Amino acid sequence: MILEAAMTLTKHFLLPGSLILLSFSGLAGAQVQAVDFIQLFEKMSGKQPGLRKAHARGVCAAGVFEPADSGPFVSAPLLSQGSLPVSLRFSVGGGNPAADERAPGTRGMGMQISLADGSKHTFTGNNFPVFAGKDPQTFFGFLSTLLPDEQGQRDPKRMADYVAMHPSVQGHYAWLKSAKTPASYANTEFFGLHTFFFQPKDESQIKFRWQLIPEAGVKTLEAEEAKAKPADFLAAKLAEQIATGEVSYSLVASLGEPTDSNIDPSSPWPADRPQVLLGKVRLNSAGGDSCTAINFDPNQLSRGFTPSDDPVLKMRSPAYAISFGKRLSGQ
Ligand code: HEM
Repeated sequence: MILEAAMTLTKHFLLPGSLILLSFSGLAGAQVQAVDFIQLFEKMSGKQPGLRKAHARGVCAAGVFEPADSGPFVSAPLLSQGSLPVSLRFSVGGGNPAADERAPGTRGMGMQISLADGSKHTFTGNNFPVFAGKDPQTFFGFLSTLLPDEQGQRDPKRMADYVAMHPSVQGHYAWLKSAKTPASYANTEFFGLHTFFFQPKDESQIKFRWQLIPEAGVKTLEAEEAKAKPADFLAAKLAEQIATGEVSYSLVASLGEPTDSNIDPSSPWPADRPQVLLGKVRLNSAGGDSCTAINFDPNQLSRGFTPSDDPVLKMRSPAYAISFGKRLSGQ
């Protein structure tokens, strides 16, 4: 099946007479494209007309961003216009709209802050601190190991073998093996993973990676506790926490050194990098469909901010655009 997927995908790139060596990544020698990811997601989870091709299960939320009033980012329009409205979507990784929320694994958060001039700043992160691969190719190969074989069987050894051969997936794989079920979106930490830049007025550029840290602390469930929950407990839990108490997060930037990678989201920065508070995010509602027509493209940034040349970050815009177009047109 993987070979078949690889053959299908290489058809896009194979010129007559050229030699392309297939490897376990399925695409060695050819650059993986955004459309290949969409096809892979649809292969993994089936076509899900009208839904996100990744992170299909999720819940909308809304709130307010209260910027911090000091620090090196303070001249940014994002931080100098007072409280701003925020639209969010929390999600479970993967393209299955009925994903079991009792299972450990990826949880996501898309957050779009609307500035007074109509511009938007989008933060879209996951609950793991290190990405599965240094570039789109490596990530694609990793995901491909999850496809069933010709007999419809999934073989966990395939993933383990791939990981052994691809060091840049090893940090993520270690996280995956030890991850527990998140107790609530209000108790989950989200990591931006990519490097971004901010240019303050008359000063040198700041290089940073962001994190959204829950004020109520990170909480996970033991397997027995998770088993006792309904398969779709996360939306109700979030709404309950918003109704009965405050749900808020700190949006924090870690400041990078020149030696910290600009382009590799699988390469974590040292834990002791200084952290600066950008602001607090307070939620005031959850549920409904206010986030359905939002594309949480992480490259949509407000004035003063720029994305890095991280090839994974670059791949996200076209992939999200294809998924967005498809789902809004009922495909
Ligand atoms: C090559 C790498 C990646 C590809 C191809 C990819 C692809 C996608 C696609 C197609 C969607 C659905 C978009 C939509 O329909 O609006 C999506 C959603 C999402 N992705 Fe990624 N992604 C990648 C990397 C990442 C990374 C590094 C993160 C975390 C830092 C991430 C976090 C999310 C989240 C949280 C959502 C859900 C957003 C929402 O609720 O609308 N993705 N991704």
